[in-house]
Amino acid sequence: MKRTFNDQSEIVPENYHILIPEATIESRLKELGQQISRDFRGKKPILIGILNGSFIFLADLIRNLDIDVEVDFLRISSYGDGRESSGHIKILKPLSADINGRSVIVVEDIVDSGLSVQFLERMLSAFNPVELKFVTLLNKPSKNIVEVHIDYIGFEIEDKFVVGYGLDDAQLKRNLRSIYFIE
Ligand SMILES: O=P(O)(O)OC[C@H]1O[C@H](OP(=O)(O)OP(=O)(O)O)[C@H](O)[C@@H]1O
Ligand SMILES: Nc1nc2[nH]cnc2c(=O)[nH]1
Repeated sequence: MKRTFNDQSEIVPENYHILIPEATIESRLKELGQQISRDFRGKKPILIGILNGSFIFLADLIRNLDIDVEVDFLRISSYGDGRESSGHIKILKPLSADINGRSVIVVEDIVDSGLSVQFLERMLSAFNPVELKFVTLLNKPSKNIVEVHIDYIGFEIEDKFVVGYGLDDAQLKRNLRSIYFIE
């Protein structure tokens, strides 16, 4: 275990390396919050957090919005405990809200192959939202194997497996405050 150099100085395994410190995430979220507030003012959008990975990002993002929003969650899984998408996406918890005629913002923690976003786009469009936008904290453009359009991106990152701030290492480490890559 080693102690990293960031504001909170958290203890992480030796093979974890800092990629995005907590303070950088915080200031990017302020910018995203302003942009989304401006684009959705008066529309009362429903933000749909994709579990599990997005729960911390969603919680921090909505506190950077100064507009009325609803929140719902959908749980899908394609990775299990591994580091490559299985390509088989399962719905583990369906949507509760009725999104027919609503402005919808899907909140992802990371876009990797793009298969999850492609699946969500097709699945949610069938419920006839008036608009369907996607926000992701992280995107790995070099790993995208399908073409996806993401409306708001926090950070573009290289092809590295990342953990922390909601993202897991075999279901653990989601509680780290910064984002690390594993080597
Ligand atoms: O672009 P893709 O290759 O589809 O990968 C992105 C998806 O992978 C992760 O979910 P995961 O299945 O690991 O579940 P989790 O959110 O519970 O960790 C992440 O939260 C995205 O939903
Ligand atoms: N934790 C984690 N989950 C992912 N799902 C797709 N890519 C990643 C990644 O880099 N880290």
